[in-house]
Amino acid sequence: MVLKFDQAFVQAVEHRPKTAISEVGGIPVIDLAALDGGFQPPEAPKLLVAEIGAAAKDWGFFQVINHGVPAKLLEGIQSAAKGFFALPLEEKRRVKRGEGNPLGYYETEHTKNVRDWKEVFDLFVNETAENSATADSGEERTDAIRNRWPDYPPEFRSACEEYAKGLEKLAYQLLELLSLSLGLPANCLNKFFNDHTTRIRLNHYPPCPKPQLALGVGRHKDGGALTILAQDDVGGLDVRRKRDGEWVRVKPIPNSFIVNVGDIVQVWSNDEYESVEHRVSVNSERERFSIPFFFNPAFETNVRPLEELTSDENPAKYEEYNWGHFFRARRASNFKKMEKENLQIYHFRKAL
Ligand SMILES: O=C(O)CCC(=O)C(=O)O
Ligand SMILES: [Fe+2]
Repeated sequence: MVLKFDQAFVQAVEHRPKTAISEVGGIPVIDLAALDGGFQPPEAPKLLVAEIGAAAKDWGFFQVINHGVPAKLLEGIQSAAKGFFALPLEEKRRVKRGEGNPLGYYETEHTKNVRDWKEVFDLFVNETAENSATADSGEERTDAIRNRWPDYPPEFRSACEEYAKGLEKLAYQLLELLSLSLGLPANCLNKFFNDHTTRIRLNHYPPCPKPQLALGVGRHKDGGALTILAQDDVGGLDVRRKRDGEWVRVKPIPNSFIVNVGDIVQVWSNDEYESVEHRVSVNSERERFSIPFFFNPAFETNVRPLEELTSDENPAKYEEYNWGHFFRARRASNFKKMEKENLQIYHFRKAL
């Protein structure tokens, strides 16, 4: 067994999951069939745009069905993830994340200083994005950031790369729909993503002997622009419902993706859309797999409320910050236990 339960996994009493978490009254389900695999910007279905806008505003989360990503891409990466995590620990550690290269296998991540009951594998969709940005900035690096590919399962790399291509297409469609829902031209945000720093994570949550004390991932908000998550049929993702602050479980729907807006969209939209807290509950019987695709802008992107969305009546609520620096600071803080809280967007909130 990779994980052995000890004190490091124990959540403070107020953050432990309740035994029964409701799936009722959960996040909206949005049918993307009307897109038919793509759309010409002026013709984007108005109803769909309105639905997405309402979900982003009221929930920060929604589920999409009929999204056009072929089922075989998802099956391919799911089976690659299963095969990889089933390897002996020594094998997985051959592709272990290190201080210099944050990609690869990792089983000791902490969220808010409590260890998560999970093991992960991280890869970059565009491997060169961070390296070239760093080279341009003249910053010193000892180690290049590279995807680490395990030898087994043999199809692991191709399954991840094909999945990445399929998801990239969906990510741009969602980004364009979100722009439209904010009253902006469809491609208004695309320019930030030319050298995008998108990361795919494979999550494995083994059965946990004390699911009432620990979490698979502690409560957190995603720091990037958009997250598109595939989960299996086990369930465990809990979302904080904005309306009343209650935790609600996201019901697994076969062949769907869960989408949430991250901190960057919150800042771009000047709080019109909110990046919402979520966490993962675990259980003692079944292992769970999930695959988030963190769609993130280019390393050098300076993030601030979009000019088109601010005015004298609605002034910018955030100072500008650099995504690359934010991303690095966050990464360093989940690498080990820290005394201090990690970097959050509210640190850039203006006193208005
Ligand atoms: O496994 C999940 O359902 C969610 C994981 C998550 O929130 C994350 O990795 O940021
Ligand atoms: Fe998350």
